[in-house]
Amino acid sequence: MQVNEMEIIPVAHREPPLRNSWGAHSEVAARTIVRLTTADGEVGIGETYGDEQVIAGLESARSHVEGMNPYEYRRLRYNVGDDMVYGAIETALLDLIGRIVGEPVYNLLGGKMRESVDFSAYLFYKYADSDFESAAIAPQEVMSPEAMVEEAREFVDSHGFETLKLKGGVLEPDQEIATLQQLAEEFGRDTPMRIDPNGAWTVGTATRIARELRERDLRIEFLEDPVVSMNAHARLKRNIDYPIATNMYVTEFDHIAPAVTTEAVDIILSDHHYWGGLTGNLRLDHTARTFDLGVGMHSNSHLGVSMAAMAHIGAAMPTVRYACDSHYPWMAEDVIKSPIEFEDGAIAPSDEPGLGVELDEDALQQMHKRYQEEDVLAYSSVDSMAAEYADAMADRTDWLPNKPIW
Ligand SMILES: O=C([O-])C(=O)C[C@H](O)[C@@H](O)C(=O)[O-]
Repeated sequence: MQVNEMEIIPVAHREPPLRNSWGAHSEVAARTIVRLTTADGEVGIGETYGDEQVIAGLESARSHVEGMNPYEYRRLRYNVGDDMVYGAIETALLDLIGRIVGEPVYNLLGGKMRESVDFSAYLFYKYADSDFESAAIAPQEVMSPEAMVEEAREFVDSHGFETLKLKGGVLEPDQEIATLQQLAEEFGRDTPMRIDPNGAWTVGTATRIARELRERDLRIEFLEDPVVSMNAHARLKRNIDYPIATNMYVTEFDHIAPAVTTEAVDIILSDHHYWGGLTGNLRLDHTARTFDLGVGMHSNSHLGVSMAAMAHIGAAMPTVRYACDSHYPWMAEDVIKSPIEFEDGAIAPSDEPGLGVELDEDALQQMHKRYQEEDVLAYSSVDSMAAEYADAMADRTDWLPNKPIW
């Protein structure tokens, strides 16, 4: 058994202008689909980021992949140094092996620890979609607490989410506290919530916010990346009693030792795209348990192949204690034949062999063509941010050049 061909297929997908502390997502963004084919015509697929470096990394891994025995992926891990490149190929290899042996990927990872994986409603402030008609959800502008409550209502009613994640670092911190307050009033004070300003607050601001949230008695599960570095999180943790989660400062195994010794974080947000694939995530889960750290799951804009992989690994990791993140509800188009549905805010991994999803060849080719024809950003643009804050930045010398620090 050997892999004969590795196809690297960059695709451009449309997405809404979601806001974060750097700017707004560009309305066309890139992902990469990896398709492996064996001499017998068996196929395995994976999905990853669409950055040029990832594509170049995949290209340079080609000589290790074409001709390899798909079962020997551990050796590949050492031949391909980059975790993100390896992760995409490993996902495709596990899909391939699953199809060959007739087992779902979760069984190749040691079996399910849970029948389905809970996801949170991933709420973004956003600009109005220019493609209002075909938007998947909430096409209108959402730049106030009231508008956010409407967006959250649409999310919860259409997908059944029970946990709310608010992407913060966009409005003034007091406005974001007001948003959490209004969400709690709308959905009940017991609704688990998190806020993630992607490091846009100072330790002082984050301390004040944490105290205020406590006084308001909101059910905040954790603060996610509230401040700007590992050390800043360690300082913040001396002031507050909320757990801190991160997907920004602990993103590889080498970061775990400093995170533990400085006591900077409580929860690592895993991601099979950059923690060395699905098996890398199992290693992360084990390591986190060793240090009594919690595990959740981070997301970035992604399509259905990644959604399927997230459901398999989310079901197989013993330690996942928190509802996982996914941008999938925001995506108005996909490369797979039958888009995956959330049921009561959760996704059960497919019991079909492999990941259990099939590429829609027409959609794939159309999105690939768009990638070739349009000037596609890998993921998000900071332009709108710089313009929006230009005046304020002139007065605030403590702001980063393209990002506010409140
Ligand atoms: O928590 C997260 O999902 C992230 O920090 C990564 C994403 O890139 C998020 O910031 C986004 O999509 O704007």
